[in-house]
Amino acid sequence: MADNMTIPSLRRNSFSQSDTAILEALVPGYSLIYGFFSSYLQIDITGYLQYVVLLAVFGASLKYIIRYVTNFLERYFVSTAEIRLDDEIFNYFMYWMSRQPHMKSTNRFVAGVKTNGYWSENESDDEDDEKGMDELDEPGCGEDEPTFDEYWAKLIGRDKYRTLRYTPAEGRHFFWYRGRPLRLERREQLQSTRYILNNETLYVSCLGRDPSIIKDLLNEAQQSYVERDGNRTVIYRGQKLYLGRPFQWTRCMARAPRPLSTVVLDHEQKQGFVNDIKEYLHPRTRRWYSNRGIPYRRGYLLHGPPGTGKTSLCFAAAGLLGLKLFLLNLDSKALDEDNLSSLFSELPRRCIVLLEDVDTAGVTHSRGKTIESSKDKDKTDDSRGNTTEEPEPEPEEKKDDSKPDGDGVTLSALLNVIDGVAASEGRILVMTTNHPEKLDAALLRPGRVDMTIAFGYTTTTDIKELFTSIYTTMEGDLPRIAASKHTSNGDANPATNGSANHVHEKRKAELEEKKRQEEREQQMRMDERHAWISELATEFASIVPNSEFTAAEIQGYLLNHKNAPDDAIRGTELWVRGLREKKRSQEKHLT
Ligand SMILES: Nc1ncnc2c1ncn2[C@@H]1O[C@H](COP(=O)(O)OP(=O)(O)OP(=O)(O)O)[C@@H](O)[C@H]1O
Repeated sequence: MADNMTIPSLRRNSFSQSDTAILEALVPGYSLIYGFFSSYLQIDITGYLQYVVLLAVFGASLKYIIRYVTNFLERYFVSTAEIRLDDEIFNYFMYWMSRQPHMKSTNRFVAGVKTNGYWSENESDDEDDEKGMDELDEPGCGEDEPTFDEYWAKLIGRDKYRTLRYTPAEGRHFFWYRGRPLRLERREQLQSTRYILNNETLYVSCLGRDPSIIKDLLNEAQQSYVERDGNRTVIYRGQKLYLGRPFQWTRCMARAPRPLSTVVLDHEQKQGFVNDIKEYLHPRTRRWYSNRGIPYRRGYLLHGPPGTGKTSLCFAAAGLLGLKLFLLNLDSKALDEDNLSSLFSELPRRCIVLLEDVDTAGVTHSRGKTIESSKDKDKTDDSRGNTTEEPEPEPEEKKDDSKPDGDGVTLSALLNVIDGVAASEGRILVMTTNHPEKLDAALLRPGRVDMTIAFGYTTTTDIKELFTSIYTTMEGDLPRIAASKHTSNGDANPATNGSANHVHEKRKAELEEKKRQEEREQQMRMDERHAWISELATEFASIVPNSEFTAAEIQGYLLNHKNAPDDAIRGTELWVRGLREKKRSQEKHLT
């Protein structure tokens, strides 16, 4: 009997031991748990083992099941837009988001004085702050008007407190847009290098397979961002923001357009340049090019001494035609052929690309003819009214494709992006240089440079024009408060009964008459001033020597007498002597 009793218990024991050993290997600490339950609670947990295992398997797979179901739902029942940091739409969206009322109540947000990160590194939301300047009364001489010191104290006080902007923090956020719930996820991308900062992606999602609500939102965001620019000229610069990143077009600012009339240049040259661009942009021209299989590109070379208006003309043309301006300095050692071609491939269809001072980059020829004699150079500098449809061709064999010392852009790389097989079409390329004679003939050949404009020292006519454009009263120069103040005072006390209403109407009519009178007087003063400035301009132009100074030099002098043109005339002779002296000593220093 004892034997009968011992054998099964031994069997069970030996079974339990091997069972426990296996379970111990699978679940560390199993024997302890088993011991605890059997000794203290008299429970043999091996009977429940299958349930425990099932529960564990279910727990482990639950994560995957949830992920699978979520992925399935996201895939078939949710629409998502991905917005990457290196695209301008990132800024559109963030700008829009920061102005939404729900951003005031969110509890997880990024606070900053600007909403734009990567794309507008140099541009803050100051434009909005600038708008607020209109609310400050300008300093003036009237009794009600603040003095400059009072105005300045207010302005500086206000500038200390920049408007804080809030954008959603990393993670998920839910918000309503046009009655629909949307989800925004801001996700930071993990990077292996610490130099790549601030790399993130946004995901905007909506329920349903139709993403039109997201597209509407993004369109609205773009519209509000673009409207902020108004008619200003938006300038982008090709640069490398972080180590390890390729060159990118970075929006750096939006500036008020420069009127073409403020660029002093021979009228025909100026108009010829603008008309040529207009003709090129005409849809008929595009068709004409494509019908004949000619690559649709146009290039301009603006050359002349520093400070003669090359950049200004380009900027004015961009403003006039509402084109974006893309600036690139070829002199950067970090810029190589790949970067250059990827920059050109990212250009929008209609824009102006400005390559400034092309002669300073490694694209000048190092073989063939040496630099022309100084006689030739002088001829180039002085050649005004020398707009040509095609530059003088030089022999092609002068072309030198060799890489310059060190890194940087080679001539062949530049030629490839300008009109290689893969070169972008539709853009306007403007190159500026102080030394056209240093440029390789291959760079100047028609197709790459289709029009050349020579800028030179100011002629007597230019000097007169420059003087007039600086001192002529323009619309924005006039004090803007006088009339509006009177009107707003009149409106401030609306009448409450019939007779008071009549008095109010009478007062309003008087104020309007007064305003018209003021405007007439202002116009008369302006006409008188125009005539006076015109006389002074003739006098100034008779003192300043013809074709000796640049427009920048003359502008620099006149700006010192911004509010006193007669003072400028009195000091002109002395200034001319001083500048001549300075130039002579600089020349001596160079030789
Ligand atoms: N022809 C001009 N008409 C009006 N302003 C001019 C002219 N030339 C120069 N200026 C003034 O001089 C300054 C410099 O002009 P700008 O940058 O256009 O010269 P640039 O020829 O491009 O010089 P650089 O060769 O050094 O780049 C600007 O403030 C501009 O207003």
